[in-house]
Amino acid sequence: MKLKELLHAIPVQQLEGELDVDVLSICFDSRKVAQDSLFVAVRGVHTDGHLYLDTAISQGAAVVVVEVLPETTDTGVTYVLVDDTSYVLGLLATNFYGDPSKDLKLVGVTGTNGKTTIATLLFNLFENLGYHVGLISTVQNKIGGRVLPATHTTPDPIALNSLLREMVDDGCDYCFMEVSSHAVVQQRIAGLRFAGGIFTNITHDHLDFHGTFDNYIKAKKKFFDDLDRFAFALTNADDKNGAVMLQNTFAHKKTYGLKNMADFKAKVVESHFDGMLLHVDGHDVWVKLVGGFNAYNMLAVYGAAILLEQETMKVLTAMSAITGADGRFEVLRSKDGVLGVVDYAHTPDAVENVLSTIRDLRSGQQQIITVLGCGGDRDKTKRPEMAAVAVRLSDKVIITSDNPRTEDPMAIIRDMEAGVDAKDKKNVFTIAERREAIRAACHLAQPGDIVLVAGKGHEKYQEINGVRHHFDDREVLEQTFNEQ
Ligand SMILES: CC(=O)N[C@H]1[C@@H](OP(=O)(O)OP(=O)(O)OC[C@H]2O[C@@H](n3ccc(=O)[nH]c3=O)[C@H](O)[C@@H]2O)O[C@H](CO)[C@@H](O)[C@@H]1O[C@H](C)C(=O)N[C@@H](C)C(=O)N[C@H](CCC(=O)O)C(=O)O
Ligand SMILES: Nc1ncnc2c1ncn2[C@@H]1O[C@H](COP(=O)(O)OP(=O)(O)OP(=O)(O)O)[C@@H](O)[C@H]1O
Ligand SMILES: N[C@H](CCC[C@H](N)C(=O)O)C(=O)O
Ligand SMILES: [Mg+2]
Repeated sequence: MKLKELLHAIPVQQLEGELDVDVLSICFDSRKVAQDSLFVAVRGVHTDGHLYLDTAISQGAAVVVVEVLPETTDTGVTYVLVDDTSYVLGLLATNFYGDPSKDLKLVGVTGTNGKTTIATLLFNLFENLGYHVGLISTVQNKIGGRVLPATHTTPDPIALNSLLREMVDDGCDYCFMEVSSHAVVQQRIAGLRFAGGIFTNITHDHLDFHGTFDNYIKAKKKFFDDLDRFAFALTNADDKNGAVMLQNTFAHKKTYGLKNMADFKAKVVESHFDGMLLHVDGHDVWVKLVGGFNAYNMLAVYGAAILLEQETMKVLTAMSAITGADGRFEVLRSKDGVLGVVDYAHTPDAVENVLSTIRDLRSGQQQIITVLGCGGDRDKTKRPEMAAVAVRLSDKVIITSDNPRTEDPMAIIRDMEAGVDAKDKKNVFTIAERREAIRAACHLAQPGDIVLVAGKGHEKYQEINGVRHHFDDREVLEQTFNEQ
């Protein structure tokens, strides 16, 4: 592609060098630069892409996009000076891939919890309605039936636009994607055209990255601020910050809720371990998901489908048929009647929701035994809170490791233990080895008891010091149940 075409609608401050240049690829990592690449220097958390200009040029970059021009420039290279390279990277990626988001209906889901669930349910619902659909999520990306591995909740702008291009070329009518707060702040979605945005909720997470809760709110809100007047913005009327999200949006505002007044209303009529009966907009509908929080997710899905002009009865029928994402409230049963639940709860709010759901569903005084760890290199302040809520709502808790990443597992465990009151310590055990922790929970359980294994859900690995070792909570639980 010619550089001139690539720079269409890009706010360029200054250009030094040739404009009539062919660009064969774009990248923001000097290690991936090839002959005739365009390299965008981005400032990151650990380092600054501007430090790698020489490497990029020596590897063949024909164009470099920068926020600061170097003191000496190379004559064979074109320098493009811009204000914000992260933002411009998003625009360049949409131009390079032919602006794919304008050729399908793209709906983004943001919020602390529920993004994967809602995006996956919408993907399944629209496939059920007969459309060709794309999905971009934490668990996996999909183009119809084709599964592509996911590395992030929201990919970088190049991966994202390349994926959207493939979806358009494959004939997708819709794409449902997760929009993480990291993605908003890092401008991974700059330049995309959304047909709609959905807000789930906002509670404690990622304060390591955003610094304050206020900044975290602002990051989520920016997604809605940037929607255009043709899009819809669907928010949770029962969330304290639901209205704030839509304060400055140009989009068409709509709400959903179980408690407060809303455009889309629902009520949970009956709850069981294998599903619940919902009353949605005047109709009864049986869904295969469990828990009040999933009633919100289902209602958001219903609202979005109606805003995307689908027929009510067809939507309700499809809602009964679909399942959610892997590793979310997955129920397993042992031969002697112990119930295992694997769930991706990795925030205090999610742990509280899952445990409250289990407490509401148990028929008698069965014990609830929770196995829980917290991720390393992530928000440290959520650790004691997650432990405290697990202890408050369980009969016994086994504190263990999640993905320690580069941290010492015992240091993470100590942060969690700080949230446990002295009076509760007798019901709290520490077993750092996750496999052993799950096995111990199963051995402590009597027939009828419930073992909740929280935090890793669908993940098939445990990340320790940069290495991902095979680990699957469901597999370990199943193996242990089979041995008993
Ligand atoms: C904290 C965070 O979001 N980090 C992301 C960020 O990396 P970074 O800021 O550390 O980048 P950096 O290492 O400082 O490098 C700065 C720049 O220099 C460039 N560079 C660097 C070295 C070199 O030799 N040459 C070079 O050009 C890099 O390519 C980069 O452009 O930019 C990278 C490229 O896009 C991401 O892969 C990386 O995600 C890391 C792996 C990550 O773990 N991110 C998590 C926290 C994340 O994004 N999570 C969210 C939400 C999770 C959820 O709740 O669902 C997600 O959307 O997945
Ligand atoms: N609407 C909701 N409100 C509160 N908690 C929820 C909701 N939906 C799901 N959860 C809980 O949060 C966990 C994660 O759900 P899900 O994967 O859908 O969220 P996510 O927003 O995609 O998370 P991530 O930020 O990791 O991508 C679930 O396993 C469940 O425990
Ligand atoms: N997307 C979330 C997932 C957390 C999952 C948990 N297992 C952990 O590793 O902390 C994050 O990167 O913060
Ligand atoms: Mg997710």
